[in-house]
Amino acid sequence: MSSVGQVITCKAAVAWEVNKPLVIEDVQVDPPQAGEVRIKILFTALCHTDAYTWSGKDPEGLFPCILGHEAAGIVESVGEGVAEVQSGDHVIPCYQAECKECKFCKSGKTNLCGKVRAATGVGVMMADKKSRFSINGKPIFHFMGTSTFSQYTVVHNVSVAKIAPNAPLDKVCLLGCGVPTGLGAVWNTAKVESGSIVAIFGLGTVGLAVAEGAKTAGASRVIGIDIDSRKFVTAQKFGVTEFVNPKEHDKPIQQIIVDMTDGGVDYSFECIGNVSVMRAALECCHKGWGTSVIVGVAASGQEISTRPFQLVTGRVWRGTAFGDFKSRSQVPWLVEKYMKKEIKVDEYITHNLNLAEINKAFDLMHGGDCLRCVLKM
Ligand SMILES: NC(=O)C1=CN([C@@H]2O[C@H](COP(=O)(O)OP(=O)(O)OC[C@H]3O[C@@H](n4cnc5c(N)ncnc54)[C@H](O)[C@@H]3O)[C@@H](O)[C@H]2O)C=CC1
Ligand SMILES: N[C@@H](CCC(=O)N[C@@H](CSC=O)C(=O)NCC(=O)O)C(=O)O
Ligand SMILES: [Zn+2]
Ligand SMILES: [Zn+2]
Repeated sequence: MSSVGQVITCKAAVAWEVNKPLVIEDVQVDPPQAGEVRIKILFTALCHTDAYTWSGKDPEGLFPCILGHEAAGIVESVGEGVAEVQSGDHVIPCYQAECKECKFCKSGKTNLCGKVRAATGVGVMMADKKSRFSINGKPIFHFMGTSTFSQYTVVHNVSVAKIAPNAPLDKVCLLGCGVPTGLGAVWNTAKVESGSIVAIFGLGTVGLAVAEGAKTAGASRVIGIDIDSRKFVTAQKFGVTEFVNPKEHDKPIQQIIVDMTDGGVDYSFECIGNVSVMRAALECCHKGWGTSVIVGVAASGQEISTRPFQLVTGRVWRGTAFGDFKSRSQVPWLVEKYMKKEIKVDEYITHNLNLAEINKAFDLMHGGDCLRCVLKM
């Protein structure tokens, strides 16, 4: 029997409370309303931002909720007026929407979209400001407009990228967040030129994708900085040419990098979410032109600081969301690049588990040996 127009009951990992283990529950998923798409999620990866919200540090965190935002699946059904995708299409849900109509989308200056952000920030859908998830009548909040830790999810039509049907969903799910963020931070946000010296703080998936982006942009030196020296072995495969562990030095890390580079780097990237490191990343940039890009997400209440003189003397401080990629337009292009072997994806996948093992997957993520763990739904 067709599920179109019906409530679907399926398995989902529910975050009932801050930091309490996720619970696999039978969740009711309502049919999509006008402008909405219901997706059968086949594979989802875990991103550190899921752990960040689960930890209670996200000012937008709401509980109970269904986390997850790096996934791939197949459209099960669409609501009234949805023309962008249809049942059977292979898709990647996009936490950063792209409506192509709002002030942001039309500005040509940003990949941020204003169409549904107010609703996704408070865990509901735009149409009626309600959730499509419930357990025996109790609503469960959405997360980042994606909620991919569920076998079925409902997203806005402006938050879904249609991709090539032959792309392996167990791999390209990673193109929903971490890998594009790192590549785009280099290609779109910083626009690193050939010959540049680059410093990357934090060599997790995002930092390694920055390294890959820097290598393809022709950077002459890519300096990786991490407090875990084991990271260097893997990082070399992604383009890191030199490694520094701040724990092995007495001087501030910015001074070490400035001394190594005749005055500082051309570009630096903070891929941790630590506001002290953000300062170091800015201050290791070359006077006159060095640009530092904040990629990491810092906890609620945290603030960045530096002497204004750092900016007066020409350093530039910037940030990036999803690597400044326009999601619906450019995620399919990234999938094509992966299919042509022009960008890495498989190399970031260190573990594969099932949805039922999601708590183990989070433990692995905190362990240091894991880049991305892909869950089969
Ligand atoms: N702006 C955006 O659009 C996005 C931001 N993010 C954020 O990017 C950050 C990185 O994500 P992942 O790579 O998945 O995280 P990760 O936890 O895998 O990597 C962080 C790395 O930083 C290292 N590290 C920790 N403290 C350090 C310190 N004080 N100095 C040097 N290295 C240190 C760790 O050893 C680890 O290798 C997170 O904050 C995440 O929330 C993730 C995706 C998109
Ligand atoms: N709710 C969080 C927002 C944290 C944040 O900056 N998120 C990134 C994506 S992180 C992905 O893994 C982002 O793109 N932000 C732009 C946006 O529109 O949310 C908080 O308030 O800290
Ligand atoms: Zn993410
Ligand atoms: Zn828009």
